[in-house]
Amino acid sequence: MPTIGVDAVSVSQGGSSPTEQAGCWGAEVRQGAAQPLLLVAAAALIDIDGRVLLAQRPEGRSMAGLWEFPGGKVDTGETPEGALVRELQEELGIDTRQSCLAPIAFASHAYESFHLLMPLYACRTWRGAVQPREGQSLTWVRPARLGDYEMPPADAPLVAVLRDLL
Ligand SMILES: Nc1nc2c([nH]c(=O)n2[C@@H]2O[C@H](COP(=O)(O)OP(=O)(O)OP(=O)(O)O)[C@@H](O)[C@H]2O)c(=O)[nH]1
Repeated sequence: MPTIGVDAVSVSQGGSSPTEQAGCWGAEVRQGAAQPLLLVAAAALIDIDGRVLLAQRPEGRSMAGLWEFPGGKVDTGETPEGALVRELQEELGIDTRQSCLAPIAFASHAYESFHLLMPLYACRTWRGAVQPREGQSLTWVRPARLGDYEMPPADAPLVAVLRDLL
């Protein structure tokens, strides 16, 4: 049986093929030491019409004005799912359960001062009416229109996944 040696592998990885001149290869921008890891759990709340809830980051916070998926930092001693159930109650006044959260994607993004790791869960079942409990603006968006909303850079791959999935 033929074997693939180290030389063969390095030839295929070392050259500058047309596929390496674009796409993921060209997009690699941030090098160097990793920043502290920040774990954030986020939810794509999906209503009966298949629309996704976005929240606008209020004035005075980092990235104010950008639209994001509801959620927040996972505190010490919390699971991502537990943190998300808590955040959805605090931010939107709704109750959901860990068993109603289906993991669909994650963001891994290098910001200037931290590296964000953010699992995204789909959630279609909750109790209560969604309310902006923290002064944020809320909007329900059809997946095809998510691109119309300016979101944090970490969210771009998540939007693509949601468009494909929903
Ligand atoms: N909830 C949420 N956070 C996101 C998204 N995308 C993204 O980059 N983040 C970042 O993840 C962090 C979320 O933490 P948080 O919601 O508890 O942040 P915060 O406003 O309380 O604190 P901060 O003002 O220090 O950032 C923020 O730095 C936020 O910018 C997203 O879609 N949803």
